[in-house]
Amino acid sequence: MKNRNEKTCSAYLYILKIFGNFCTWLKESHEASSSLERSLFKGGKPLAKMKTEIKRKTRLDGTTHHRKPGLEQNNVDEDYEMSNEKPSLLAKLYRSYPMRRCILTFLSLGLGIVSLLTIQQIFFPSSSPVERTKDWKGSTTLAAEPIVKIVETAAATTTKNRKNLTCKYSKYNHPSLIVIGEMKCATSTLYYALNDHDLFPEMYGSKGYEAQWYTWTMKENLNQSLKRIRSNEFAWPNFRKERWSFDEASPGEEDVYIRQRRLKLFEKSPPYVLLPHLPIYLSEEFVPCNLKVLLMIRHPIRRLWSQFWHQSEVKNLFSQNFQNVLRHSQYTHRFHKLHGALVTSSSMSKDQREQYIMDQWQALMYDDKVCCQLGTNWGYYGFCCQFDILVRSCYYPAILWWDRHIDQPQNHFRVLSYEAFFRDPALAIQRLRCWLHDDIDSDVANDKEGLCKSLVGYVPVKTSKKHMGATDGREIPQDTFQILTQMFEPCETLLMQYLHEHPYLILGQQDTPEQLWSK
Ligand SMILES: Nc1ncnc2c1ncn2[C@@H]1O[C@H](COP(=O)(O)OS(=O)(=O)O)[C@@H](OP(=O)(O)O)[C@H]1O
Repeated sequence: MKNRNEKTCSAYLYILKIFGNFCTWLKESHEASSSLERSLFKGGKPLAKMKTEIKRKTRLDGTTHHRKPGLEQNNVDEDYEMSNEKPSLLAKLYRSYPMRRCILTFLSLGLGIVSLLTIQQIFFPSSSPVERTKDWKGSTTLAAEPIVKIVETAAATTTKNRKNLTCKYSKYNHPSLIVIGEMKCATSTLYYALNDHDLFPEMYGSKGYEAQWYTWTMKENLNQSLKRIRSNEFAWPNFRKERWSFDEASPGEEDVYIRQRRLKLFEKSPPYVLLPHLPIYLSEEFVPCNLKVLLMIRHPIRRLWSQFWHQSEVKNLFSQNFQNVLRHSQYTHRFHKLHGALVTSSSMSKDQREQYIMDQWQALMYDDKVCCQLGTNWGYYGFCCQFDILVRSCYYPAILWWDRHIDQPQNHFRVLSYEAFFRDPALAIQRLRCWLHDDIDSDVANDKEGLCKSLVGYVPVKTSKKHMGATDGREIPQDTFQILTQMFEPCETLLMQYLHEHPYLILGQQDTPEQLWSK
């Protein structure tokens, strides 16, 4: 049995053989036609010899021979017969249809180019935009998708225009905070806390508890979405109209209502963290509009355990048990790619390593072809880690990406752990209030200091919705926990290291990175 490469090689050789035969055939017909041409116009003999013969004939006859047209042709045929050269079919064609000459030349050129390209394919295999190795275990790299190029181009354009920006929208008609994730890290509880006007007098959440405005931009395909994004279809005013409702405001008066009450609009949508283009798209808004981004995280294994139950029982996505799901190639494949990238990068310099990890993460986020059936079935495109319980628990690349793409992240980006939130909810809310209100204008009546003062006795309400407590008290088996801990080690080490280097990221800044997961 020939393998695929052998088959491809024999196909190429066959094409080359055909091309060789064609060249020989062309050469022969050219020679035949040249001799025919000589016969036609010079009687198959040198011109001087022909002239001498004519002169000789004239002398013998004593007359000047005026030939009629066509007579030469007869002589030529005679001469041709004498030279024993028979015109080939091609030569005849050639004589009757000179256009054929051009067609044949073009054909041979075309065939030549095709052959050259195939030779190049054999000896210098192309670097196609998407290259994947079959053996994922050995592979640590994932080549960038063309989609990534689009995002980079978008980034280059926005960065160019980023200087001296002013907020395109009314300050009060512009969301002040987006909670970008992560799934199963108590983001819903945080949403309800933020929307509690006793805790956050100005904050005003989007209707429903997840706006998902940018998630749905991914529905058709990323290219299409980016076009729509660039055409401003997803701009804040449209977003506000679609996802915020104000019962007390009369129709058409919403803007005035928001401005008068100095409302700070916010929303939470956990899939946003998986959209690498989002901070790039929002890049003109972080500083001028004081847009803030909050990411909630949780102990990686407890988070993925919760997501497993969420997807098994709430979404009915898994019919298998936890171990089988972990073994399922759809998840291990991705995770190994990410894990491989983290391990490989350890030998690189800091800058190189960070760039490499961001490239790999970005490619993974847009790689909808490797193992993204679930995502695509659900109508997502180019956003394929939505149901990936493992990859979503490796926070380091995502934090690195967002931190690097948010303007002035010291002011506009924070991370809050689930554990820190529940360890001391009042303290977490106080820190959040203080951070969110650090831009309050001097003429605003709100008491900034008061908002930053300690808040006693706040207890987060646990909502009754099933998906908000999917594990339902079930504990992860100890041996599985240990295996997973080992798997997540490189990611965790890099995360801790990064948080040490960028202490502003931890909300409140008083906690050390090691305290993130302590209950
Ligand atoms: N008040 C309170 N106390 C303790 N635990 C709480 C609380 N509120 C939410 N949770 C837990 O947070 C998990 C749900 O997170 P999310 O709201 O982010 O889920 S979702 O992504 O919106 O589906 C989910 O975790 P699991 O129970 O492990 O599944 C919830 O139980």
